[in-house]
Amino acid sequence: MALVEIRNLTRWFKKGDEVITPLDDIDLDVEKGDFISLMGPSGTGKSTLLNVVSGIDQPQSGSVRVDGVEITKLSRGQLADWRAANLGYIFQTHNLIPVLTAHENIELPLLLLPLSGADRRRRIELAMEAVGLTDRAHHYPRQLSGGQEQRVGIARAIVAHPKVVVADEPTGSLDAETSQQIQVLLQRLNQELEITMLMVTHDDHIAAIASRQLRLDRGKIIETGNTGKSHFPLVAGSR
Ligand SMILES: Nc1ncnc2c1ncn2[C@@H]1O[C@H](COP(=O)(O)OP(=O)(O)OP(=O)(O)O)[C@@H](O)[C@H]1O
Repeated sequence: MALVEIRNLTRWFKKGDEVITPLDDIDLDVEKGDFISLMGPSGTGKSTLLNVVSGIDQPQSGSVRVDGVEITKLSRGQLADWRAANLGYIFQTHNLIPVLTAHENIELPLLLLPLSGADRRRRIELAMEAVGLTDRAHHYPRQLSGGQEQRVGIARAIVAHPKVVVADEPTGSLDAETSQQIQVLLQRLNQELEITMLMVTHDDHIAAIASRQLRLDRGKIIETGNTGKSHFPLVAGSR
């Protein structure tokens, strides 16, 4: 059984008199440890797919099963609990809370889980180490560079040890060099920590680091590449 099993998924929206169907009877299996990139023209439904997989949005029909749990059947409250324990979300503009330090921002998802203070601290330290930011724990977002802020956003997404991490254009607002560093980080998290990732991007270069490349167009998913493992060369000293 795949970690994520999407079957006959359909999501449509009404726009005035018109009905648009960004996801039209889609099937997709995501295996544990996959790093998937999802590309496609603007407005085709990539974010919609991430939102449905995250349980933020509900499809009209079809099913999304994550590690055996049929999330489309969960109530709002059950979904909130499920999301806190199982799903990490990396945003394009990291969405950090300005009045909280890096450490406190990363802690947020853990406050929804039954963990002791000591367990929380341990997990935050591990996540900060994984993204290479241990020396910035007590800095506020305004004291961090764009790349460091995104690292905090990534640490927050992985801190609860989720089964799946979804990323919506994680390098979309970064310059080329910082974007490259974040690409290396995402690939390392996938390869070394076996974090399963589903990432939307408009950038061919970042799409190429994924182990599977998908394209969404006119409601359908097409697999355009599958190397079996992510293959971006890890650059020494780039962590
Ligand atoms: N809540 C909503 N209500 C109505 N229409 C919506 C809603 N959410 C998305 N849509 C429409 O569904 C289509 C797909 O949107 P979505 O944001 O998923 O596309 P996308 O591929 O992520 O686009 P982009 O690459 O520009 O971010 C668009 O036409 C959008 O306007």
